[in-house]
Amino acid sequence: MFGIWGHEKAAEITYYALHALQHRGQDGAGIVACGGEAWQIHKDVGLLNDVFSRGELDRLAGQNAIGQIHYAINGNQGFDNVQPHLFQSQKESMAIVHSGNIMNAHALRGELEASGSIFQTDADTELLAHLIRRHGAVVNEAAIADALGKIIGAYAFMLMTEDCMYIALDPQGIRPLTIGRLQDAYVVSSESCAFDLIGAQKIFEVQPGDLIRIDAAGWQRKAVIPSERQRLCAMEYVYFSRPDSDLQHINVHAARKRMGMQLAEEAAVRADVVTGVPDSSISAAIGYAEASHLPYEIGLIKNRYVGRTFIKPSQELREQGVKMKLSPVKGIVAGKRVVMVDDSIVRGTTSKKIVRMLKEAGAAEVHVRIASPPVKHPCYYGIDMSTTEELFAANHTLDGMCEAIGADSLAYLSPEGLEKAIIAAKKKSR
Ligand SMILES: O=P(O)(O)OC[C@H]1O[C@H](OP(=O)(O)OP(=O)(O)O)[C@H](O)[C@@H]1O
Ligand SMILES: NC(=O)CC[C@H](N)C(=O)O
Ligand SMILES: [Mg+2]
Repeated sequence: MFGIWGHEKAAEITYYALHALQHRGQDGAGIVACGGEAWQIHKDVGLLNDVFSRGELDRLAGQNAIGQIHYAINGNQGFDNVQPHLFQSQKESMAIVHSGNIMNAHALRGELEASGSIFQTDADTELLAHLIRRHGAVVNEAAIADALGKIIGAYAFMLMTEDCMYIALDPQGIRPLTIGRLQDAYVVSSESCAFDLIGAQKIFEVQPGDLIRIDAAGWQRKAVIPSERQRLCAMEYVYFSRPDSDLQHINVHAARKRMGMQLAEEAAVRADVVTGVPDSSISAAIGYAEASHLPYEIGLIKNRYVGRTFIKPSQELREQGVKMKLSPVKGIVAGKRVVMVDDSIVRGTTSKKIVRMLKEAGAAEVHVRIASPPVKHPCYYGIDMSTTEELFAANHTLDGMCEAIGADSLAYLSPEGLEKAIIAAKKKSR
């Protein structure tokens, strides 16, 4: 998600910034802009470029805007759930974008419906608007703080009214959120790579429990929810974020490279070449190759016109996606003992297919090395893996997984190794 306060090209800049955030979702995109009392919104299902044309951007007038790339989780696909959500009313309108997942959404919705609320979407995000409105027609810190106090789960929220923008992060700071400056305007982004694209300077990362207000006078921080120790999602480092982003002053590429180096220490194997699985494991594969003194090769290529597989909303689309996306480079892998480094195995969709591809291309051996620990438990914090049944490592032993993907050996990075790799990268990149 991205927001900008106080720039004459607010919608256009939001569009460029969302481009840099496309990897965070592929199910929809939207921008709402506001100037004075006038609100304009455009959103639809699909990739950002399919949703927006020049004409739509020109129509989104106003000096303030928020936008979102939609990643459908818990099956909430479809137009209605694409953000931003705009709530217009006589006294004060508001637009909301949200990254994360509200775990007590079902219970809260039940209570609100019992007392008269009528919801327009399946999205948990809409709850925030209803909870705030319980306080009256005007949005203020007290109303937001009270609403946030009822929400359990992961949330990075941006909320825009005619007068100001509010930014809130959950007490554990599970999803990343950064504030920066672009000339006289303030900008807010899930990841710092969007700032680099638009030429903005990062000011600070939003802290757990923060509620920040941005308006014509500047920004003000109010810690409204008791914060806990920050627990930024490790999957942000492993898979989700872009390698050129920094999270908590840690460059994502540097962290991933360290994960690969650590993995080489923990799970060495006699081999001829190391290959990554484009895109997300390239950094870890480079680290593995460097630490094990093996050549790094491009043993798999990715069709650049096919998006990410894991974040697709159905298993059928994910299976189809892997086949269309990755192909082995026969000249590189034929007759070789290949170490294939991937960043993660979640459902096993990717590894099941590509080990076979490499073998069919003539690889003598395929050793799979995973630069993060086995995913054995579901996630309720904004990544679409909410059932134990769908998780490969929850339903197989290590040997069982190795056999099911057809590899000659399989090893994962240890949880301690993952932590060490991230923290070591922090020291290095400072
Ligand atoms: O075990 P699975 O359920 O297949 O999930 C894990 C795989 O999915 C992701 O890749 P994805 O294709 O989404 O994106 P990428 O191009 O960024 O690697 C991840 O990088 C793994 O390769
Ligand atoms: N991708 C996400 O972070 C999901 C945001 C929000 N919970 C939704 O369902 O739309
Ligand atoms: Mg991948």
